[in-house]
Amino acid sequence: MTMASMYFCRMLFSPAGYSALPGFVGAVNQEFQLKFGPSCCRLYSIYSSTHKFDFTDLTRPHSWYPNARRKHRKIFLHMGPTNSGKTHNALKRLESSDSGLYCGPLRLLAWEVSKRLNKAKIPCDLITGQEREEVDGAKHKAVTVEMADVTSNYSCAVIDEIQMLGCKTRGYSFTRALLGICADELHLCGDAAVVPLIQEILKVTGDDIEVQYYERLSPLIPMKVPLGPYSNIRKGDCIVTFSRRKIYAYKRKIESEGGHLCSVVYGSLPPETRTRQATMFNDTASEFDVLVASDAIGMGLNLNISRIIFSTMEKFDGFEMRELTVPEIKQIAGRAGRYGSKFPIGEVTCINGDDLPLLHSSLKSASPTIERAGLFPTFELMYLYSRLHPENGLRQILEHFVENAKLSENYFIADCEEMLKVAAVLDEMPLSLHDKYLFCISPVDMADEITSQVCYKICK
Ligand SMILES: Nc1ncnc2c1ncn2[C@@H]1O[C@H](COP(=O)(O)OP(=O)(O)OP(=O)(O)O)[C@@H](O)[C@H]1O
Repeated sequence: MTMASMYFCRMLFSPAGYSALPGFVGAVNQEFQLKFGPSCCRLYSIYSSTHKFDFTDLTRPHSWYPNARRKHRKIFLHMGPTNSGKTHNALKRLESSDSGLYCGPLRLLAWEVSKRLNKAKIPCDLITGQEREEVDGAKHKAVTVEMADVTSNYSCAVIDEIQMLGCKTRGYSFTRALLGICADELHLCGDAAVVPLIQEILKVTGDDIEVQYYERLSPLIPMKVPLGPYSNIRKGDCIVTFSRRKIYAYKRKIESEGGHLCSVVYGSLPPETRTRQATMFNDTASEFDVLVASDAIGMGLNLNISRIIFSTMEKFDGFEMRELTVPEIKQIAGRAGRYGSKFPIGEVTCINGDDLPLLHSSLKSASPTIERAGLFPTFELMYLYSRLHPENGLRQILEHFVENAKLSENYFIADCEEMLKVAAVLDEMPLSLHDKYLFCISPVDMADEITSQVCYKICK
C-alpha cells in the first residue's frame, strides 16, 4: 500500500473522517451512512489498485445503489397516453402491498395519493420538499420524486410520469428513483416514448421487465374552429395559460364577458386550496363551472373537464419563451373527457385560430423517443472529491463535475445553472458541504426575490 492510498484509507475510515461528515440526521443522511460504507470500500479498492480514482467517471450509475442491486426487482412499465388507466392499475398494486412508495412529479399528486390511501385505511406518510406528514403505523409513503427513499426496502413502488427522466433540470431525480428504489415490484407509469431508453438503462441492473401498453379510455376530439367570443365559453371548459397573472386575468374576463364563475388551479396553490377549487369545479351543483388553470393540470389530476382551450401555444420555461412540445400539448389536451367523469368525450381547441394547425398536428404525432436520462453526482462522490480538494467550495466542485463528467450514451448531466447560483451564495456561509448540497438540490428559484431571501435567512 502506498503512502497516498494509506492516507486516503485513513481519511475515509478514521473517526475523524466520519466525525467531519456533516450532520447525520434525516433520510438523506441515513442513505449516506448506509451507502457510504460499501461504496467507500469499493471506491477505495479501485483507488488502491490504480492509485488514481476518477470521481467524474459517472458511466456506471447503477452501481451507486448497492441495496437495489442486491434485489432482483420486477419492473412493470405501464405505458400509454393520458387517461388510459396506467396510474389506476399501478396504484391498485400499491394499495394491496404490505409496504409501498409512490413517487410523483408534483406535490399535488403526492398529496392526492396520500389522501387516497389514508381514506382507504392504508396509513400513508406524505413527504415533499415542503411538508412531512407522518401517520402512525404507516408502511406507505407518497413523496415527490426528489424525496424518494433509496435506502429502505419496499414491497411495491410506483414512479409516475417516468418520461420526465429526460427533463434537463429534474430528470436526474427520476433516474435516481429508477436505479435506486429498493422494491420487489417497481411500477413505472408514463409515455411510451421512454420505453427503449428504460430497457437500455436496465440491461445492466439484472431486473426483470414487463411492458404493458395502454389505449386511451375515452375519445378526444380536436375542434376545427377556435373558441371565438367569450360568450362561447360553456360549462366544463378549461382555459389553459402559463402564468399566475394571466390565470387571474382570464378569470376576470370570463366572469365579466362569458357569464361563468371560474375556479383556478396552478402549481403553487396550497394543496388544500387547490382541492377546494377542483371540488367546486367538479361539483355539478356549484356555480363555478369553468376552470382556468396552468399546465399543473397536465399531470395526473382528475378533473371533470369537457373541453381544453389553449390560450397560447408558447410558454416561458425558466430559460426562454418557447413553443409547447408535442408531449406537453398531448398531456394537457388529454385532460379533457376523463374516463368515468360526467364528460366522457373530450374536446380541445385554442383561443387563437392560428394555433390550431400546431394543435392538430401535435395530437396526431407520436411523442419523440426520449434518448437520454438526466444524471447528477451523488453526495458521496462530491464529498470524496472535496476531501482531496479542500480549498474548493461547492460551486467549484459542481463546476468541476459538470465540465468533466464522463457519461455513458444513455445519460446527460443535469442542467445545474440554478444550482450554481445557489452554491455561490451558500459558499459564503459557514455551512457543511452536506448542508450546502441539500440546499442546492432543493427547488429554489433564486430569481424570485422573496424565495431567495427566505433561503438566505434559513441558511444563516
Ligand atoms: N379500470 C378502471 N375502473 C374505474 N376507473 C378507472 C379504471 N381505469 C382508470 N379509471 C379512471 O380513469 C381515470 C384515468 O385513469 P388514470 O389516472 O389511471 O389514467 P392515466 O393513464 O394514468 O392518465 P394520466 O397520465 O393522465 O394520469 C381516473 O379517474 C381513473 O380513476
